[in-house]
Amino acid sequence: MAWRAALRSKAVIPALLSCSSHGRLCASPTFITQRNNSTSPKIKVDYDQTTGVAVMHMQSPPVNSLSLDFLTELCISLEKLEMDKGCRGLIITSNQPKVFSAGLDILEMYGKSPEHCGEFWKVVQEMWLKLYGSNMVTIAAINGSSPAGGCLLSLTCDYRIMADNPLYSIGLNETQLGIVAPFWFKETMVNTVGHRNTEVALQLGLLYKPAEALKIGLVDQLVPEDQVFSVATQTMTKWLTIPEHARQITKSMMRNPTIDKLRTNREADIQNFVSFITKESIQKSLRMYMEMLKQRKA
Ligand SMILES: CCCCCCCCC/C=C/C(=O)SCCNC(=O)CCNC(=O)[C@H](O)C(C)(C)COP(=O)(O)OP(=O)(O)OC[C@H]1O[C@@H](n2cnc3c(N)ncnc32)[C@H](O)[C@@H]1OP(=O)(O)O
Repeated sequence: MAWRAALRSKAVIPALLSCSSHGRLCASPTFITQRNNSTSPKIKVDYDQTTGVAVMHMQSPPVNSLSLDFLTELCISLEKLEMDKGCRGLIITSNQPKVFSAGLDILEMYGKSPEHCGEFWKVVQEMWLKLYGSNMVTIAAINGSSPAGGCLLSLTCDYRIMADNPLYSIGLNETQLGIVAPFWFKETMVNTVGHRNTEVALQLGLLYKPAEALKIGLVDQLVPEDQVFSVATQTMTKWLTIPEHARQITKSMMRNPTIDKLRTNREADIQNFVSFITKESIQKSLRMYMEMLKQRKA
């Protein structure tokens, strides 16, 4: 709860950012493990000051679903890293077996009040705005399945490396839940794989096996599972050789038109989400989907 309050209150963020757990403020060690607090270790950030590369490990069992608390923690971690001029690269990966992220936490959207849904959506937007617009080089080390919001999370990164394991899948499967990927999910996908691939993928709610995902450009590289992280690190080293300012301006030029659309329509987008998700028919679809997940398990 404290994290939610912290994120809502802009006045609190600078105070959090100056806390001594942040790598930049620690004088001697070059390798720092940053936890946001002892009660909510959903994200662990290892920041190596010598390389300027941070690794964000998602560690929220069982499937790294993107809950309000998880996303709030993620946003605060990102804010801290972004403020640190020495931190130039970020690798995002999962500590959970077989899953990168199961996407938005369905329980945050089912049976909840409009106020809760609005609060949740605001932090989903915030995560996307921060990551898609990040000045850092961002690499997704996708070491498991990554449906819906998990796919979006990886799409916000500059480069995606996925484990070559046919048991895993990735994609924006929202329509399979009876819900609709909002325009900024859609545009992030279009910006990555093009209009036609997105049109088919989103209407059918396709989840792609790694080889198919590589074929349409949804991921950039497949590697054996045990090499995902080492290849991500090597790739980061290459990206960091490019002159910083030129790369950042280029990134902004590519992404700002999409970012600006959400920035200027944030409130309307929240209202749109709340009125959509609280509809009885949509709630019914979510319930049926959750039941399906449980039956599949049984
Ligand atoms: C107009 C426009 C307006 C706006 C319109 C609205 C826009 C909304 C956009 C929505 C974006 C989303 O991301 S919606 C979320 C979409 N996500 C998904 O479809 C993923 C569903 N999950 C899976 O496929 C699988 O769980 C998978 C991730 C592959 C892992 O499989 P496993 O076999 O390892 O694990 P499971 O046994 O299935 O799951 C373990 C437990 O986690 C739960 N679980 C799994 N995914 C979960 C999730 N996303 N949220 C909550 N709980 C989840 C399961 O129910 C189980 O609970 P127990 O049985 O209790 O243990």
